[in-house]
Amino acid sequence: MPTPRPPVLPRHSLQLPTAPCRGAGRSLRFGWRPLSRRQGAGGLSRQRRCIVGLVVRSALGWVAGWARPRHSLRGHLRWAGWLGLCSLHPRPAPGPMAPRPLSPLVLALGGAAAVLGSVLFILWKAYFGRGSERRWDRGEAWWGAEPARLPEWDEWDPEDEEDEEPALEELEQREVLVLGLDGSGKSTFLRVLSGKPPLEGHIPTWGFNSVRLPTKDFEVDLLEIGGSQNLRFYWKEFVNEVDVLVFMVDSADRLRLPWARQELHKLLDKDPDLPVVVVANKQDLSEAMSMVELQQELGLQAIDSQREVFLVAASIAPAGPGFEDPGSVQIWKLLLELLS
Ligand SMILES: Nc1nc2c(ncn2[C@@H]2O[C@H](COP(=O)(O)OP(=O)(O)OP(=O)(O)O)[C@@H](O)[C@H]2O)c(=O)[nH]1
Ligand SMILES: [Mg+2]
Repeated sequence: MPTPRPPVLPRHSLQLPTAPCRGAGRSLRFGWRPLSRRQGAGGLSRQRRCIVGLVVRSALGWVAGWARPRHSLRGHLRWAGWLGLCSLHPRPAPGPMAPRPLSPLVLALGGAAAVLGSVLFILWKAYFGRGSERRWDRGEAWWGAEPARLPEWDEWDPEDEEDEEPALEELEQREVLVLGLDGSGKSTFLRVLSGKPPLEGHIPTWGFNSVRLPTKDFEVDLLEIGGSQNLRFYWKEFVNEVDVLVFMVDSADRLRLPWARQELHKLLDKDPDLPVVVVANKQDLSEAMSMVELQQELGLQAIDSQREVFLVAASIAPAGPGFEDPGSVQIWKLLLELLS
């Protein structure tokens, strides 16, 4: 009679461990009755008891992480890992049975339990940690949040506190808006007023440019907004916020004078009371228009007589010599008069 051959297991099927693992002999209690009794006479299989033991111990390890005064994610993982591994540690089987290697499923489940616990911990922290007082020691930072740093003893100098200067009396502010087509000389005007030499060539202002000049009684803020077409849209937004408008014109730019006139009148319509100083710049150039011509071309005579309007000839940055007073001093004096 032929001896019966043991059944051939498929390659990926799991083989139940024959060696009891730690805790397998005891019944696990959940609540009020032992699992072994719930499962009938046979109770849980050994492998399942291993897995349940692993999960339960990992969870207990996780909870044990809270016992530390400064519990952190790493501490939780360490405790969960250690206690979980205790479940996996193979025990020598009593009698002739040899210890068997751990099933990959058990290892995979153990890892999954640790990862799941970590994810839950992270979510918990993200949800409850926001806005509320942290439960852990404030000295331990959470994911790169810088802990508050107190000065070292040797960094502290009591004289530092006495050296603080008393706040200067605040001067009143006056606002001057400097507008005009691109290339008319606005930035050059601001540079000359602040004592800097004019730049070589035209460097367009892509946005704003400002200087603050102190006087005896107040401080004057001069704000230039670039004159390129896309920035002219913003000019009107500032007209009502200032004390004086300086409108710079390139006296030699005949072709674009109608554009300058149009923009100037749009601004005048926006604020009927604003004092205006029109600067006819670049008078040093041979093709520069005369003051009479500019007054007509810019339509200045048609402006409401109630408003203060000034037309001043200037050569803020003359190309050649022969301009001792390029006009910037005269404009500044006029501004101070209007602002006083
Ligand atoms: N000949 C001459 N050139 C001047 C005078 N004033 C300014 N310029 C030149 O005009 C050019 C343009 O000057 P900017 O001050 O940059 O012009 P802007 O009005 O600020 O121009 P945006 O910032 O583009 O609106 C520069 O090359 C200046 O050197 C002047 O009185 N005479
Ligand atoms: Mg400019």
